[in-house]
Amino acid sequence: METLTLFITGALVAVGIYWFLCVLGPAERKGKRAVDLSGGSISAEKVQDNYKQYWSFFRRPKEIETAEKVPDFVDTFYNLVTDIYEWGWGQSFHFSPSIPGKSHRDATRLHEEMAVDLIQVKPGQKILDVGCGVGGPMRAIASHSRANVVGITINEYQVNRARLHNKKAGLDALCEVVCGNFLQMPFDDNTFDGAYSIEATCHAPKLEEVYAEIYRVLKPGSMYVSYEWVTTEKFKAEDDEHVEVIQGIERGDALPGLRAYVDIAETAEKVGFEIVKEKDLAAPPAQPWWTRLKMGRLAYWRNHIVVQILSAVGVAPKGTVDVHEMLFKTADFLTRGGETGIFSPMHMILCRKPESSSPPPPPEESS
Ligand SMILES: C=C(CC[C@@H](C)[C@H]1CC[C@H]2C3=CC[C@H]4[C@H](C)[C@@H](O)CC[C@]4(C)[C@H]3CC[C@]12C)C(C)C
Ligand SMILES: C[S@@+](CC[C@H](N)C(=O)[O-])C[C@H]1O[C@@H](n2cnc3c(N)ncnc32)[C@H](O)[C@@H]1O
Repeated sequence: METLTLFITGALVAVGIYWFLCVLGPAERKGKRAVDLSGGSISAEKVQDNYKQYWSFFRRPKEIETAEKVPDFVDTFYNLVTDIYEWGWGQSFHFSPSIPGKSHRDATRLHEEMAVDLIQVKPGQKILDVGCGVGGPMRAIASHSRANVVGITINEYQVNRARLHNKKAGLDALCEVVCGNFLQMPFDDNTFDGAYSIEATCHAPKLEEVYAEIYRVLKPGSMYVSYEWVTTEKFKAEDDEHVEVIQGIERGDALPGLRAYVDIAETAEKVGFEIVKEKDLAAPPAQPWWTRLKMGRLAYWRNHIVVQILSAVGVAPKGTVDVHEMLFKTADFLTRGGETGIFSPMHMILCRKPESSSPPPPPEESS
């Protein structure tokens, strides 16, 4: 009898541990499991060191002197966070306004479909996803528009994840993924019938450089839409709390300094675009985009325990705990940014490359 009790208890504990580690948590059904958390392309024993280097590089984001090193550190950042993002958020690495009565998944998809509707592309045309992550938006956009989507990301681990997801979704004929720097893209001039970027160009040290590259690869007459991370008109540089929140967002999200909302259209015009529309999609009557972050707090604690256990038993790389802690704190800064209204992750700008376009002026030394 005692042996039977012991056996049943053991079996229940094993099932409980399996459920805690493998079933609970993935943001998407059949999503990333906790036991598969890795450091992306970084080998397990180097994750902690890479995290320390990253954290020290982004100590004072606005004052980064070696801007040319930013893409490498952004690449490191995505090696460190990609699995955690997929596990705890899903395959779309961005925010969207909440929609009453709709799931996060549906709200995310609608926000993505709006981008491709805005650039008015036709089935079969070729469009560019600038900073495509693991391709959540790309797949939604390809299914919705039947356009051919080419995504570019600096992170090779994301390229492999995106290609795998595209194949699994049966969308690999419509979706292609390229590893490269969006500041120097491996595409000819006038290649694409449209382009979009979702919460990605904020990683560029100079917005002018990435906008000029997008302008170059677009065909004349075609459109580009971007959802930009910005500080809003409510941000006051002399308010210490505002500065603390914005610096927290920058450091925990690999941003070489957030831009003010007024800089976006000005930069797009400077590289030659005509501005068709500009709107902060986070502004009322839109519902808060940060409620999903707030609601997740209990899950973050549970995730933190899972990460600590997996790291202690050697399943997850050692530095995963530090990375998870950084994200935990970043979620709080983002929520405060949303609640105070000083920050928006979805300042939308819709632009057109003129039909008869003279080449844009060469980028200036500073921007
Ligand atoms: C556009 C960018 C990324 C935006 C968001 C997708 C991510 C920003 C902060 C991330 C997260 C914070 C807390 C994590 C939590 C502690 C963990 O348990 C599960 C994952 C998180 C929820 C994670 C998910 C992605 C974010 C919301 C930037 C980088 C330009
Ligand atoms: C927050 S993620 C958003 C991904 C995707 N747009 C989405 O919404 O799921 C930012 C993306 O920009 C990419 N990125 C950042 N800097 C880049 C650069 N210099 N060149 C190419 N991609 C870059 C990252 O690798 C990542 O894929």
